[in-house]
Amino acid sequence: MNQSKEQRILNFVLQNAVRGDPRSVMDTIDKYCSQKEWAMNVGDEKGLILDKTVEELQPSVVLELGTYCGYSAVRIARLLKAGARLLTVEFNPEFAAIAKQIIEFAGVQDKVKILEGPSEEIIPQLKKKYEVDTLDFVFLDHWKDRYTPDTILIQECNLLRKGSVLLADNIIVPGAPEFLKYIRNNPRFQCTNYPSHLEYMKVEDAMEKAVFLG
Ligand SMILES: O=C(c1ccccc1)c1ccc(O)c(O)c1[N+](=O)[O-]
Ligand SMILES: [Mg+2]
Repeated sequence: MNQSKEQRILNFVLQNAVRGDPRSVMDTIDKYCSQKEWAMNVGDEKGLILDKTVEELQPSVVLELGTYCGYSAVRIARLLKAGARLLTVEFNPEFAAIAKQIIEFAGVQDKVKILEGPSEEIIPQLKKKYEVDTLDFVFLDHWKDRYTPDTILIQECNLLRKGSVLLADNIIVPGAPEFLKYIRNNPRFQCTNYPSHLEYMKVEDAMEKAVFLG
């Protein structure tokens, strides 16, 4: 049966990256997706914005919405301090299976837990089932029409604390206009825009950071 693009990405990592080396895994995925087949990883340029956000925040508990192949999970997990953890939510079981293998190959599996299912079902389970008190950092990179309802749901579940940071990918392409309107008009968030480019393309994109003010 024909392989999926995500399976081809995994194979390229297994054959070309260095096991246990997150940087090597990231660079190998970026090389494949810039030279062979485009894929919706956050990529190297926007990845630097993600890195800086994680490094500044030094979060203990991170939620990622939209695991895909695990590129950003590897990117985030490699920067987490001892004892910190990343919970990453993926709706698509094929993507989740690929991500599991890439995260394990990179050697960051002890910091990462993949939660398979719809974000709207998983978010209300975080406190009781996954022993989350509050989230220090949330990376939104899943279906763009879920950004707003899931941000509202996260607040309804009392998962944010004063200083919690949201970072949303793809503000311009594919775009999240409803989310941008919601978050920029919400007095409980302090927003900052980070212009960048769509991964592996000369197309303008941006990320939006929103700090919860309590
Ligand atoms: O929605 C798409 C998309 C739409 C159409 C075709 C391919 C991808 C997309 C594009 C770039 C992203 O960085 C990203 O996170 C996504 N996504 O699905 O979450
Ligand atoms: Mg994205």
